[in-house]
Amino acid sequence: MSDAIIRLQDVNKWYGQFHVLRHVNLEVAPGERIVICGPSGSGKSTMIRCINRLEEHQQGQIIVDGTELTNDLKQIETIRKDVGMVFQHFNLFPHLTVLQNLTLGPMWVLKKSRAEAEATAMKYLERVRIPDQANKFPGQLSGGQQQRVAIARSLCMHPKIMLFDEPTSALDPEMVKEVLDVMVTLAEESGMTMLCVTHEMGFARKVADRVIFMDRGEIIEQNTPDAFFDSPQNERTKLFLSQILH
Ligand SMILES: Nc1ncnc2c1ncn2[C@@H]1O[C@H](COP(=O)(O)OP(=O)(O)OP(=O)(O)O)[C@@H](O)[C@H]1O
Repeated sequence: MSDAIIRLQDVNKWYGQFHVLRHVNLEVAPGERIVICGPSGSGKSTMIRCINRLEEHQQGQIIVDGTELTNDLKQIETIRKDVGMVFQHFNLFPHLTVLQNLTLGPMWVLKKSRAEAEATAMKYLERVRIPDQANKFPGQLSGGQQQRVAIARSLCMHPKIMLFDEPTSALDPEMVKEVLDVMVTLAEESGMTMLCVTHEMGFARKVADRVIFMDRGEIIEQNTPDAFFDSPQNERTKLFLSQILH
């Protein structure tokens, strides 16, 4: 795939003696939507955190939007602008209002005026369906609303790529759907490249172009959602799916 927006080539990473990413190869096309699943501890978070340099790989190459990731600080700044991330825990600033959380990056990193940053923030709060919460503090919102603020905050930076690390797993069950609905709309309307670590298989079937299964630091199997769920090939994939789908 010559026009890949993300390319991992034989990527290896260790935490001390522990080989957490083993010879990972992955190419992601612009606009592609990928769901990553696998058992706890299989390296899913580590892999996506390497893509925005929250974690550093030790061997191999990671190329994002044509640039190989290194330790260059300027480059890391650019990567963080281009690659938005939504975490399991929302990581909002509790002492800032929703609007202030959303305007911080655009004003200080993108050097936008307050008026422009606020207009963008309101646009994305509409997109995540909570424009009426702009002046509240995160602690006054439900978990689902806070996660939608976190998604809007990433969008305000106009990223080329969005990474989601188990965005619904810290939410009460009744809040999961509202966040997934926002993500589905985002996937369908934005054309943005998305990588999402999740076990929400309904979401995967609905929006993913490709589902990737990781186990023990390796990509074991990948396929279109229908082929992946309906006829998994690898025994480890089958076992994993039998555990999460029943
Ligand atoms: N900073 C760290 N230092 C040492 N070990 C770590 C560190 N971060 C993660 N690990 C270990 O690396 C392994 C992979 O972690 P990672 O979070 O990438 O897995 P995961 O597949 O995302 O798991 P989960 O679904 O539980 O979040 C785990 O065994 C974890 O304990």
